[in-house]
Amino acid sequence: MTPPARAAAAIAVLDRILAGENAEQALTNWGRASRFAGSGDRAAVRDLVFQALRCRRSYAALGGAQTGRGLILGHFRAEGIDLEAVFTGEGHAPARASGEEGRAPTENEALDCPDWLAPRLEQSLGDDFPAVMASLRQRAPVFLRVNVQRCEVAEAQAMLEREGIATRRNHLAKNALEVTENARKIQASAAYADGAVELQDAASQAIVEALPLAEGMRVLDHCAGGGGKTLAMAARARLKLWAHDVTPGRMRDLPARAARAGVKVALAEIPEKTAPYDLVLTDVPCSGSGSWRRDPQGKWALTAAKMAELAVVQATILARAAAMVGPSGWLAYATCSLLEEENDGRIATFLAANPNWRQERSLRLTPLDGADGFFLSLLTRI
Ligand SMILES: C[S@@+](CC[C@H](N)C(=O)[O-])C[C@H]1O[C@@H](n2cnc3c(N)ncnc32)[C@H](O)[C@@H]1O
Repeated sequence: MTPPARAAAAIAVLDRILAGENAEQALTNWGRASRFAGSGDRAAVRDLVFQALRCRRSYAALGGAQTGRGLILGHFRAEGIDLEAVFTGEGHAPARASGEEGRAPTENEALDCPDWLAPRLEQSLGDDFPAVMASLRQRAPVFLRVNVQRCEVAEAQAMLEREGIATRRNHLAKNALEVTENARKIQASAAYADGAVELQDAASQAIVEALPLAEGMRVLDHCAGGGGKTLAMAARARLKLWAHDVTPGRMRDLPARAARAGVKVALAEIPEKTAPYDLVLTDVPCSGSGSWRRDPQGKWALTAAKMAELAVVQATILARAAAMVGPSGWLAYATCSLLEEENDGRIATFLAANPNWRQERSLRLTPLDGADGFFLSLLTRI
């Protein structure tokens, strides 16, 4: 496909997303209907679509409309790319652009921040607000976690290098690698198939590294989802490990992933049955604001009503999890949120209602630390 044809494809996919379709689904549907598109074309269209979603507000202003065409026009304007070369109106190319489409973005538009969220994010991030918002407009790095129960970090790097995948170590977690070349080859690589590496954000790894885990501990991952943190915990020490999720279907692949990593995880439908635990991790549902680079649709879909619902879910999970922690055990609360109300604020509310608990330590990471935004609070009984 030519660059103009790729731009036209991205415009069509974005129009479907703006009409309500999920981004991954819209890209899959386009891919199925476009057998002529090679892997390079698919990757290029995907990159254009995701970049346009990350910068939806500013690109819509620059491109003059909240449409696929407006976003792609805005993208090329923001990048200083010659519009005449892409918007040619010839063949499969988008129609020619007039100089009248578009204007300079306002302050919140330029930061790609929804107006209603700006004060909450500003209050949470302080002076870092503009820099964090700017970082969320960029593509996220790809990170791997080396499963050190399978091989050393250097060995994993060598295995990946043999398949053309270049990596470098990352300061946030000791087994984290940032992929610097050929990230798209990872899932087909031998290192991945053998369970030597897992795809996992470095901040997510840092959260698990900060957990006070020790050999033989009974541990519950109460919001396990796909099991990213379950497996990272299993790699840290020989644990008796249970995984639970209110939607068990999300843990569908966990047994196979655990087998590939060479660890044991029991799925717990009713985790109270195997309580008490020495540590319960609650990686709760949240705004996802720390990972908006990877899920840019989430930034625009979030509403104040959704935040209020999440607050109830987070408080309910904390209360249920606390009841399953043994007398000298740990309650670990984590979010991938940048918002104070879901982080320190949620813990302050919990502690006010539960004076027999105290926070031992907490960890707060933002994309300025190099990976996703994350929060961890470690609580014990007094
Ligand atoms: C942030 S995700 C977890 C991600 C996962 N820990 C990982 O590292 O891949 C939050 C998970 O909480 C689950 N969840 C939502 N409400 C819950 C509840 N009341 N009890 C347990 N899990 C819940 C969701 O289904 C979702 O899988």
